[in-house]
Amino acid sequence: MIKISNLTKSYPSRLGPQYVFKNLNFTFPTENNVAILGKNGTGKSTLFRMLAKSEYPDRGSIISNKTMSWPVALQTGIHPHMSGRENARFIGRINNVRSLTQYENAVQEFAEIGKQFDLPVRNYSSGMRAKLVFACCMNIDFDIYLIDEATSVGDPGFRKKAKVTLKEKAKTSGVVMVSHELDQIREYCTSAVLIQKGKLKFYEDLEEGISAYTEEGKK
Ligand SMILES: Nc1ncnc2c1ncn2[C@@H]1O[C@H](COP(=O)(O)OP(=O)(O)OP(=O)(O)O)[C@@H](O)[C@H]1O
Repeated sequence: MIKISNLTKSYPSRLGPQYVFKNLNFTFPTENNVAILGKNGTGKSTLFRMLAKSEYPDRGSIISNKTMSWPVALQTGIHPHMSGRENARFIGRINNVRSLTQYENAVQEFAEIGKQFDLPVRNYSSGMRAKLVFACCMNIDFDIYLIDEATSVGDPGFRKKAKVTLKEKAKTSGVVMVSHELDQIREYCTSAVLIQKGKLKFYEDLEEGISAYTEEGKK
């Protein structure tokens, strides 16, 4: 369970603070794989970043007893001057991975970036970097995986592997996903949270959530 209490989030602007959420209270069920739905600009990514603690609310809290991955497409936490191996080791360490050598090897094998695993990440292509981050994330057992554009990682071969891995994870762990691609959402999620005008509504049944979302789009 993820409990959001009295949460207010705004961004400064020339017109004064722009509020995305004001005094939001919501309990996010984590026993379901949940899609976050909403029109452009309703706050899906903002909520996602706050769940991942890569951004904080102005006031209020998000409390959870679950371990959560970082959003896979957000390549935060990767240090460009360190090699893929050093980054993997660092990520493993801060996520309390038991055997760092085993983890490092698993990441190396999964990421498929060859010898460059031992070279600085700053020289990687964007696809290689994305593959490294994805490999680091999938080789840690989180209770919940925060998934954005994850399955569009890398070349077609890697993408296929990413999809299969994520599907496996979705069977045993929770998934919270942000995507406008309804087909992708249907592949991984069973429920939905719809954001409308700063409020969140939970739909146990994914298709009901998608209907409410698409109906809203017609208005
Ligand atoms: N870093 C930022 N600085 C200022 N305003 C921001 C920032 N990030 C988001 N916003 C604003 O917060 C609101 C919510 O943005 P957010 O990106 O969370 O929406 P979204 O639902 O993910 O949109 P989309 O579907 O278009 O990706 C928007 O009005 C946006 O302009």
